[in-house]
Amino acid sequence: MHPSLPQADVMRIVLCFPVTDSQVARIAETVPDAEVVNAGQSRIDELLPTADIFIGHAKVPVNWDRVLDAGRLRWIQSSAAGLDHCLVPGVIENDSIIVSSASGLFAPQVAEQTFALLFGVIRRAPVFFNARKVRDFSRQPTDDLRGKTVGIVGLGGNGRAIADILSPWDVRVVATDFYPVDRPGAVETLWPADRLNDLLDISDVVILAIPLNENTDGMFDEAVFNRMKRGSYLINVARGRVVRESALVAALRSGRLAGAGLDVTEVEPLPADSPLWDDPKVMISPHIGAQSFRRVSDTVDLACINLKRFVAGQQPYNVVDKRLGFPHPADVYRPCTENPNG
Ligand SMILES: NC(=O)c1ccc[n+]([C@@H]2O[C@H](COP(=O)([O-])OP(=O)(O)OC[C@H]3O[C@@H](n4cnc5c(N)ncnc54)[C@H](O)[C@@H]3O)[C@@H](O)[C@H]2O)c1
Ligand SMILES: O=C(O)[C@H](O)CO
Repeated sequence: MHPSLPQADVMRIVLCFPVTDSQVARIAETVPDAEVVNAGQSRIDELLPTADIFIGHAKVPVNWDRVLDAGRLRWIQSSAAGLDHCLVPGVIENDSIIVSSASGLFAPQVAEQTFALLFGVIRRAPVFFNARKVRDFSRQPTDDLRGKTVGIVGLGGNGRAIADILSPWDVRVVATDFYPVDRPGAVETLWPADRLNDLLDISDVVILAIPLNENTDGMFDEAVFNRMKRGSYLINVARGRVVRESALVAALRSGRLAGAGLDVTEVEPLPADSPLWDDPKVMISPHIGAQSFRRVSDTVDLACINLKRFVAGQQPYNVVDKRLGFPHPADVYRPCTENPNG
């Protein structure tokens, strides 16, 4: 038995996201009979095998074999929407472990970041901001968002928030989704995932808001870029590996793409020698789509709501199909329908 393992009848919740002491206390009050340990990144590898419930996102390597051998873990509540950090084969195959995501929890922030990148590349911010350094005041024409067709690939929490924020801008919005149900008013056409080509054929801007999984890894490759409209734009706020970066660089060089806004890259941080850094058609942010001063408290709200459900024998919100890595729309947490303090 692992030396830190407590009495088997005490439920142990191990946290690994940047919570304050008062937020830890709030989680502990939600489940008074449980023991709550804030491992942080420095102790997560050591303490994860002792957890019944893990809440967070380990950014350091975790020995998942040791966690699975300990046989204790029952539930992972990810503090990220993307589950590539914890959906390792052993977790996927283990029927005793459920995994729930933070799907959509950061959607308002991701939508705002999408907008920053979208307007940045369309209005040529990299060129003009660089002009500041070289004291160049020359005026050059820019592109316009107005009148364009925007295709959103993945209409989950983030995709929907992006569609909403786009709606006043005189654009036509189309989308694909794995579950093409419940089309929001801001979206003119919602196709199933296998109709991606229909979206590519008409979109002046393509926005990626899909999870990284075995179906989407490298999905935007040379063939897909060649299918996109000449002079279109790509915005990626999903995961870097959804895009083959060498194909993206080629598409920018050939003029197939007029620009790209990237919050995520194949390797993070983006290596210093990447040609993307110096391309004036590209705007890069360091994976901060979900970052805001509200992120941790919103995550604690979801964790507390889900802990109550779990101890009451109900399924937590956002439980995913572990092979797909995202929840069914019917299982998604909608903050407006739950009182976080209730
Ligand atoms: N840039 C950031 O900081 C940031 C923040 C949050 C999430 N993300 C990434 O964005 C992804 C989406 O986040 P979310 O909160 O909207 O998650 P979500 O689970 O609410 O939505 C994902 C949607 O993608 C759809 N989908 C899956 N495969 C698809 C495919 N092949 N084609 C079309 N649609 C497909 C699903 O049906 C689902 O509706 C996450 O998995 C994560 O990797 C990035
Ligand atoms: O998936 C997410 O929630 C963001 O990318 C932050 O990890």
